[in-house]
Amino acid sequence: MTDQSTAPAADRAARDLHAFIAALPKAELHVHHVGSASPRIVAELAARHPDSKVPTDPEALADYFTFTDFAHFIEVYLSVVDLIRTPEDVRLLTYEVARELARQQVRYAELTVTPYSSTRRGIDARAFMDAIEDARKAAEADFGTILRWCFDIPGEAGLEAAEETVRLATDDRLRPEGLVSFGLGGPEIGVPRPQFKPYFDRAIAAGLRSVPHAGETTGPQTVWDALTHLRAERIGHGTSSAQDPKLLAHLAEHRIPLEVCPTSNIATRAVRTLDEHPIKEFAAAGVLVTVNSDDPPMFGTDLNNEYAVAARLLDLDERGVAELAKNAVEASFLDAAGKARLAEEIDTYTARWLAA
Ligand SMILES: O=C(O)c1cccc(C(=O)CC[C@H]2O[C@@H](n3cnc4c(=O)[nH]cnc43)[C@H](O)[C@@H]2O)c1
Ligand SMILES: [Zn+2]
Repeated sequence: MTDQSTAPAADRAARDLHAFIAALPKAELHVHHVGSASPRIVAELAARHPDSKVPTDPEALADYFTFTDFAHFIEVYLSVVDLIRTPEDVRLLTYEVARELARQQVRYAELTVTPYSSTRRGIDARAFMDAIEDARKAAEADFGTILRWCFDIPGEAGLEAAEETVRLATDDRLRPEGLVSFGLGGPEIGVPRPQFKPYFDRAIAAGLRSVPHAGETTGPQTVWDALTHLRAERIGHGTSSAQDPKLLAHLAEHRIPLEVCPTSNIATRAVRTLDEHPIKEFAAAGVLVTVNSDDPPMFGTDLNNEYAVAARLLDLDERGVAELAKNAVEASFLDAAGKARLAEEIDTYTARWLAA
């Protein structure tokens, strides 16, 4: 172990920044429900359903979660989806994901849930909604973390999936209280965004906010399509926006945030290395950048690590990291009072840290 007193100042500063990030109150805007299943949760679900091919040993699981490309990632992702077979599985996963978010001082999270994947595997829609809502309320009471839902269409599953997702999101008898937004996930290649316009129109008419993935694995035109056809209010990833200066200017001018997930982009090989990640270009263009974890255990990361990565790439100190955390509050779908409370908590924490 390195002696603290002789460690170079830069190492000490990095350690201090990590400690600052770990206890910083945060909001997470782009994190997937199934993609957040920790090795412990995967092991517990696999023990419930021993016919699954998902390994439970942590070392084998780390290998299993090494992806050759985005298509391979989705294949593995769906094998974990197959572990979630009962409303009790859904409740366990949701509650444990909230516990992990709380451990990282996440006060507010918009969790992307794909109800179609569960209902088509035979889970009753009413029981699914009850399970996530029960876990949401218990998590808020037990951990103090507020969860909200984004229901996303798994785009590759086509218009049948879109129809089912919008039905579940807008039927007054089913729609959960915690639902705030409507998304679109899965592969982008061969899945044009404009075809989903009627479904987003219905979700938006029902009061949901539009947050599709776009520009993760395809070019900037997909982001334009998400803005134009799906009326996106935030963009999931938006990585390829960096290739189009006009698009960057548009995102900056209209304060359309990007949900940036740096490690995810490396793990799925959408970007070659962290040093080549376009987060710097986004910030330089004045785009509202938020930092998120996407599918943290699958990508060997967590939100705290994503903040540390962003701090390094953007050369941020504690104040800069606090501003990044406040970007997520601003870009969130919290109400004005909730935003003010969380921003104030971040400011108070930062002032105390810097005064200590
Ligand atoms: O559930 C099914 O039966 C099914 C059938 C066909 C296709 C699909 C999907 O494509 C599911 C994709 C699933 O992936 C989630 N996800 C997680 N992380 C990401 C990401 O970084 N980029 C895009 N999608 C992601 C997404 O929520 C979808 O549910 C499913
Ligand atoms: Zn995602």
